[in-house]
Amino acid sequence: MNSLEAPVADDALDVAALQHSAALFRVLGYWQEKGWLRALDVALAHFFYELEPSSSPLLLLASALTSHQLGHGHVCLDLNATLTNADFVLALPPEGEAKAQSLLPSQLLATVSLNEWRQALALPSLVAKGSKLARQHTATPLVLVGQRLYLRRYWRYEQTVASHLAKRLTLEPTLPAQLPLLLEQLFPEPLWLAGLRQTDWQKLACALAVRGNFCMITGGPGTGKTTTVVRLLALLQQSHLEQPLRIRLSAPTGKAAARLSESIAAQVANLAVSEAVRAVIPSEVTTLHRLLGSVPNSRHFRHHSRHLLPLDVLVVDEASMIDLEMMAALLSALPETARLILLGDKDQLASVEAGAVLGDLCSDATAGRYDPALSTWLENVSGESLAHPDLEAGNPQDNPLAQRTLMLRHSRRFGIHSGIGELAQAVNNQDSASATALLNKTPEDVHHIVLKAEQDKQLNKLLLKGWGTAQGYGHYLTCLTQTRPLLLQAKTASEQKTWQRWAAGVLTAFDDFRLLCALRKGPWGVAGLNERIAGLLHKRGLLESDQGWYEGRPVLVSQNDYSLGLMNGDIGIALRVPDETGRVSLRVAFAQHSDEQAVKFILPSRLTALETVFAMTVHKSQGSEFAHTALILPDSLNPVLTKELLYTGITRARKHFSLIESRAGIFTQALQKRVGRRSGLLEELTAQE
Ligand SMILES: Nc1ncnc2c1ncn2[C@@H]1O[C@H](COP(=O)(O)OP(=O)(O)OP(=O)(O)O)[C@@H](O)[C@H]1O
Repeated sequence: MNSLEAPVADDALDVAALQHSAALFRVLGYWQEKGWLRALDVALAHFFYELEPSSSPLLLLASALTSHQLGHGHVCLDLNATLTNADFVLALPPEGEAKAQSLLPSQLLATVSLNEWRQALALPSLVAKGSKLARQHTATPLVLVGQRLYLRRYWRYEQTVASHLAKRLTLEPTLPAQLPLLLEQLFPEPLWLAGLRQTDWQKLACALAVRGNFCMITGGPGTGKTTTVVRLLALLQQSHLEQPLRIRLSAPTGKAAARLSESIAAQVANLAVSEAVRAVIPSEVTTLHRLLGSVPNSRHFRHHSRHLLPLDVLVVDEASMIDLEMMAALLSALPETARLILLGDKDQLASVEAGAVLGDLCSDATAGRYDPALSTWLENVSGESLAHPDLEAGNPQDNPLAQRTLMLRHSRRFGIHSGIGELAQAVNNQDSASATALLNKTPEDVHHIVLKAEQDKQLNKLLLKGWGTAQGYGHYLTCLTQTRPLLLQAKTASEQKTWQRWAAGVLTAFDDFRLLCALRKGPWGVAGLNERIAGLLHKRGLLESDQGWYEGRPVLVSQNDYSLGLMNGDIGIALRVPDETGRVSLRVAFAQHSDEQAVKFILPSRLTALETVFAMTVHKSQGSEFAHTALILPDSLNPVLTKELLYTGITRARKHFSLIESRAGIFTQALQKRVGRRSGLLEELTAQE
């Protein structure tokens, strides 16, 4: 009798689940019914059971949980961490669910030891133990490395990233002649801030970046990542004017690509170099998917290890949004000799997909951990001092990536008196005393409200009108009506241009304010707040309806659509526009990434995957900025509420930030929590050496 047929007591939702597979599947089924596990997670355990009926319930449980963890961004299941604090590590019960009625993972695993779990995984047909065996026996669907259990595909991605990076760390390109002189030309003035001579980290970053064909430049908003990379590209091209380097610029999303493109073009125009150098610095930025050449309806790309990208230098901005699978694809498609420069803010939330690659790779960035010989070289070549209280000495054996990482430490966007800058820093340091003191001081650019009830009028007021010069959603709708062209048709090119300019203006005005939330569900999640905002604007006569399609409805594209030229994350607004014959209909206006003024109009019926986007999650807002950003926090703690989420939300604000607490104290509670993404990338990287 196999264990699926074993007798099971009716109340089998208990620890007996680890004795019989049938009982375990009842627990998994129950968790799936409650929305704790995805159908996919449970199906995987069933699949393994079919493949190998002798699989122990602990193995089947581990496989379902590994898949569940992937859905939460973890590359692997960390057995030890799961045994220590199962409900926290697995984020169960999930978002918004108060008290659990059913068996918790922690209760199920209460009596299991690490040794027992590892032994249960000793089934060579399903699990390869250790990377070496996994490379020899390529048929096992699971790989156990130490206490980390992987689905083979993700183990392979991690191996790919680790081995490519390890190789890159050993290659040292020849340095340009006269490096100190070139640096001097690009950074002619010593850096003075607030009356003090400060270390110019940008100059140091340029010096560090030319030393190898892999480098990471991390820094908060406005610390000069783009400025630095433009100067670095100028420096590299200056020594290759005979045969200019083939440089490509890229970013994970269309929005981030458009922002970088704009910012690079402005920086290149102001660069103090010859016209010849300026001419060979591109400003066109493509998304990573486009760069690699997505093959529709597949995970594959046209460029890969046997069809490498034709380039010498690749710059990738907003690298914190790159997940492990994309990083593996990117590194595989990159010629070994090409330089890879990653720019990003290591403190931001990682991508929704599995892996927190930049965060993992930049784990030494704050402390520097440079080899003393490298520190001396950097100081000599740049004339800048590396004396800083946060910096500690390191060495290439223990801190290989640190030798290729530089953190920019002065924000130009948020000056020393910026409340937004100070709040972001306090949150990043998990310093709740400073954050609270700052909120109590009510700085000019930060607004803080604590709601008294769900229907608190303060919130409606903020959503409609903003505060001071900070806008609310009334602003773009006013712009929509007040600037609408008086034309009745769009026949001639010039008439079409007029409608496009109007739509571009409305889209820009919409970016002046955005409400960000932590959650998707519940009254404080995206769905509930979108309904509330649409209802509010409709009631005030600013929208003609709050249901279905109506003029002014902002929408977020949630899937790439190559036929329409739309990318996941693109935002459009439904507008009433005439066609060539003068017939007026609702069309959704999207900004063309290539041109600020150009807008494309798409019929709503052609759009398939989309959602209304007055409010959006902090995750989806990555790579975007809004003049006024408001962040609303739910009334109870939940695993997504972390300091990384707060930091990412706050740093989306360009000029004004509003913090809305639906319960007093939730902000400081969230600030104490951190994202802990499970991966073995750093361990694998050191193991490669
Ligand atoms: N060395 C510098 N000298 C003068 N201005 C600078 C310098 N570095 C940065 N800035 C200015 O500070 C602002 C922010 O710089 P930049 O866009 O390079 O930062 P970033 O880190 O790429 O920003 P973001 O976080 O928005 O991507 C820009 O207006 C830029 O011109």
